[in-house]
Amino acid sequence: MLRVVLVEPEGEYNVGFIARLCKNFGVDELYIVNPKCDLKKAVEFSAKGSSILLNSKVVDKFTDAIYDLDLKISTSSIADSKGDMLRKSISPWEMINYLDKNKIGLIFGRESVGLTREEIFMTDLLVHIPGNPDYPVLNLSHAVGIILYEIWRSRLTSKENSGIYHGAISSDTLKLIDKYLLALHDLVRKSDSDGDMYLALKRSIIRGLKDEEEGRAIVRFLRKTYMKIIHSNE
Ligand SMILES: C[S@@+](CC[C@H](N)C(=O)[O-])C[C@H]1O[C@@H](n2cnc3c(N)ncnc32)[C@H](O)[C@@H]1O
Repeated sequence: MLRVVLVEPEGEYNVGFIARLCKNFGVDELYIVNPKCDLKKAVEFSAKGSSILLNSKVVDKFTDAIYDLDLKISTSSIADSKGDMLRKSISPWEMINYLDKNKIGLIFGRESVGLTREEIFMTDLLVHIPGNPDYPVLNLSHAVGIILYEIWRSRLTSKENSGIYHGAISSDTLKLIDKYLLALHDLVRKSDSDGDMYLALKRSIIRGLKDEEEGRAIVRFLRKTYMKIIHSNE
């Protein structure tokens, strides 16, 4: 299941074009967080994507659009700034290696200011479409189009031929990994105020997991480590 999440979109034309793209590339769900434009007017720009727009889910809060996802992918034109863990990104063609989860969300930011750091922190991976370093900022709907095309293209070729093969990993396992990483991070938070260690570890695990068996072994390891620390502090 593929969901596109638009966070506080400002332009009717962009929302309409994106609904059309969702139809072009077989997106299952469109979620819109606190829209800043008129969605009825956006229908004018959506062509055959109008049904997707009319069935889109409008929510007030960012968390309402992402809480049930197994993999949350944020996007930004600002990436890989030196010393900024949050902004370490992967390319759209690297992203396709991690799409073996059940519920995947692609999250796009406001035309004016993109996604906040807090919003990116709540996601699992950050994707950046490389462009002219002097001006890599794409129009929102163009960025959506490039990422959806990359996913569509990867689905046309068999998984075995498209790079690393990752066996399916259950959403329960991914959620447990995140739960214990967050719990461990809470124990050391003072020395890691930006959450760099949590982000680096979470993203490395998600990028590297081969299959469910590996995922469960990591859950066991994180849980045992967490329990041991908790009991040793009693
Ligand atoms: C006009 S941009 C906002 C610019 C903002 N400075 C930012 O954080 O990217 C609107 C949205 O389009 C997407 N976008 C634009 N250029 C992108 C790029 N080069 N790579 C990935 N996403 C991009 C992102 O979702 C971004 O939040």
